[in-house]
Formats: sequence, structure tokens, C-alpha cells
Amino acid sequence: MYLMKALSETEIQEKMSTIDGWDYQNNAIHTTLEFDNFKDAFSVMTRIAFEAEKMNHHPDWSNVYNTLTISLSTHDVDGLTEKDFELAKIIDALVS
Ligand SMILES: C[C@H](O)[C@H](O)[C@H]1CNC2=NC(N)=NC(=O)C2=N1
Repeated sequence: MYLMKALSETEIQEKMSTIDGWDYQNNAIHTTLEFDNFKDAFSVMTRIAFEAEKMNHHPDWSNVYNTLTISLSTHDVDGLTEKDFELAKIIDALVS
């Protein structure tokens, strides 16, 4: 299995400036999304799930009613890779 290279701290800072509304903390990037209701939250989760499956890159997330909390990291390298930022951008596009 080909493993992507974990990004360096400098590369992470650089990539953080290309996404809005995400925090970098504990080797992962995080966001919280709020919707009008549970149905909207779960509908977006379903759409994200299909994209994640296509990429074979899966979010760590939790949902409480209308709120979706997402953390992205690359478990295989125990860090952040291009894929995390790629998925973050896909998520942002889905909710914008
Ligand atoms: C074997 C399988 O391809 C890997 O475990 C994939 C699946 N989805 C994944 N998702 C995330 N977020 N990180 C990974 O390292 C990862 N690895």
C-alpha cells in the first residue's frame, strides 16, 4: 500500500492558509458545522460519506442534532497529508 508523506509543520501552515473555518490542533484539522435541523446535517454527512469513500479517506466525526463536528487526519501516517486538505476543500464546497 502506498502511503502519502506526512506534511511538515511548514507545509501544514501553508495549507492552512488555503482553507477557511478549520483549526489545526493535535495533528488534525477540525471544523464544526451547524445546520437548521438534523435532516440537513445528516444529508450533508451522507454526501461527505460518498466523497470520502471515493477518496478512500474517511473523516472522524460526530453529530449531535443539527451540529456536525469533523476532524481530518491521516491515520496511516499518524499526521496530516494532502488528502486531508483535499477532503476539507470538498466538504467546504459541499456546504457552501
Ligand atoms: C486500508 C485503507 O485503505 C486505509 O486504512 C485508509 C482508509 N481510510 C483512511 N482515512 C483516513 N482518514 N486516514 C487513513 O489513513 C485512512 N486509511
